[in-house]
Formats: sequence, C-alpha cells, structure tokens
Amino acid sequence: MRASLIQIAVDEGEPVNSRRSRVASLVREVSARDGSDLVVLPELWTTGAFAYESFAEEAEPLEGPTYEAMAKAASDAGVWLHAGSVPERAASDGALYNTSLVFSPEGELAAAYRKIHRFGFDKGEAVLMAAGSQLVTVRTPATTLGLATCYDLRFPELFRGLVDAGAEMFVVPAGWPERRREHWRLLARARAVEDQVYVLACGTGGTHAGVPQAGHSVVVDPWGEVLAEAGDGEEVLTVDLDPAKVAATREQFPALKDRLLGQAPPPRA
Ligand SMILES: NC(=O)CCC(=O)C(=O)O
Repeated sequence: MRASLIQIAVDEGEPVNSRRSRVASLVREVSARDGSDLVVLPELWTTGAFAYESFAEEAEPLEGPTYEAMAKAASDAGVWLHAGSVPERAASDGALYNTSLVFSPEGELAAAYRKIHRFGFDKGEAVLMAAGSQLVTVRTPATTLGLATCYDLRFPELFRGLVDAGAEMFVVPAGWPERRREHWRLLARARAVEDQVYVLACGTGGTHAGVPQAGHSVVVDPWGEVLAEAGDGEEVLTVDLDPAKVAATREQFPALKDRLLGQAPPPRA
C-alpha cells in the first residue's frame, strides 16, 4: 500500500478558492506520479488552523465546495483521499465543527470525523467550534484507518478507543505550530509505539495568522521507526506501507495483551 501525505503551505496571501483548486490539482498530480493508494491532506487547510476569524466566514455545509472538489479529485485520481478537515457549519444544529472528510476512490464520502478535542483552552477553536463525540474508523480493502485531528494527538485514550475499534493506521491531519514541533514529533511516535500501528501525521507549512507552522509531517511504523519526515515548507511524502506489519509487531511484542482490559485500575498505594 502506498500513501502520499501532501503538506500544504497555508499562507494568507493565497485566496481560499485558489488554494482549493491548487490542492485538488496536487491530489491528481501526486497520485498519478507516485501511484498512491491513499492521499492525506492537513487540518483546516482552506483557512489555516489558527485563522480563527476566518472560521465562520469560510464555513461550509458538509457537502460544500471543499467536499465537491475533493470528491472529484478522489474519483479522478482513483485513490482513497483523506481530505484533511474543513470548518463545517452543521445543517442539524447550526454549530461549527472541525470536520475531516474521507473519500473512496469512487468519490463517495466514506467517513466524516468531527474533531473531539478542540484547541485553545478558553479561546480560539475551543470556543468557536463545537466538539465531536464519535470515534470514527474507515475500512479500506488494505487496512482500517482510525481518524483523529491535531490536538487529539495529546489524548492517548482516544487512540486506544480507535485500536479497540480495529484501527491499524492512524491518520492525523494537523495545523501544528512550529513552537511545539518537538511535541508533535514525540507524540506521533508515542502513539505508534504504544498502539503498535502506523501513524500518518500530515501538517501544514507556511505562516498564517502570525503563527509559523511546524511542517514536519511524518510517517511512523508500528515499531516506532520514522519512515519519512518532511521539512517545514510545502512537500510531498510518499511511503510504502505493509499493513501486515501491524499484526506481526503485535505478535512479536504482545504488549497490548497486557492491558488491564475490563479491570479497575490498581488502587493507590
Ligand atoms: N490545531 C491544533 O489542534 C493545534 C494543537 C496544538 O497547537 C498543540 O496541541 O500544541
């Protein structure tokens, strides 16, 4: 299985419509050039994850312009496409969500994941957006993807939930800032090692809303080895993955079997 992560540079000088068509073209070009089975884009690449004032302005219904452009790009390219996330204005409750979209090679929506942990504490995304409440996995012919977004990476219990739901590959779009780049690199490897899965973590480059982005999209294997890592500009990482390595790693080093599943945690001394 071949995966390509497209680390987009999100700079505010580029209008959202131009970036949307540019990214759709990139999905087609990269898939054709590299023979990718799965293409991954970052979090909130239309606005930038820190461009809080643009969220409401650029919000889209689920089946909005980004959905349409990405569904078409996936079917034109014939790839599974994790299209990163969009600021979604929900038809049901009018709330704003940070929603990831995954399309099948036929251009059908395979899954939508609303980010559960919103970043910003008492400002930014944490107050502007509503929280998702459901774990989402996607069964593809090659593997089962577990979905998470950016700040979610700091919450290992979410990923354990995805493992229990059958995930073998975590796909994590992000808009992580340069200032905490080492947290990003560390946490991506930690999630891979503790859950014995592949981690495909795709961030943004560039600077928006005055926040330089970390870049450093990374692919980690179930043993914690970094298979590929980007720099801080716009860049494509293409990597061959062996889904069977997940089961092999879990058999060779069966630490997941030692979890205290269904038991209360040990009492305090
Ligand atoms: N967009 C985000 O979720 C940013 C997360 C972040 O900056 C951090 O966890 O640190």
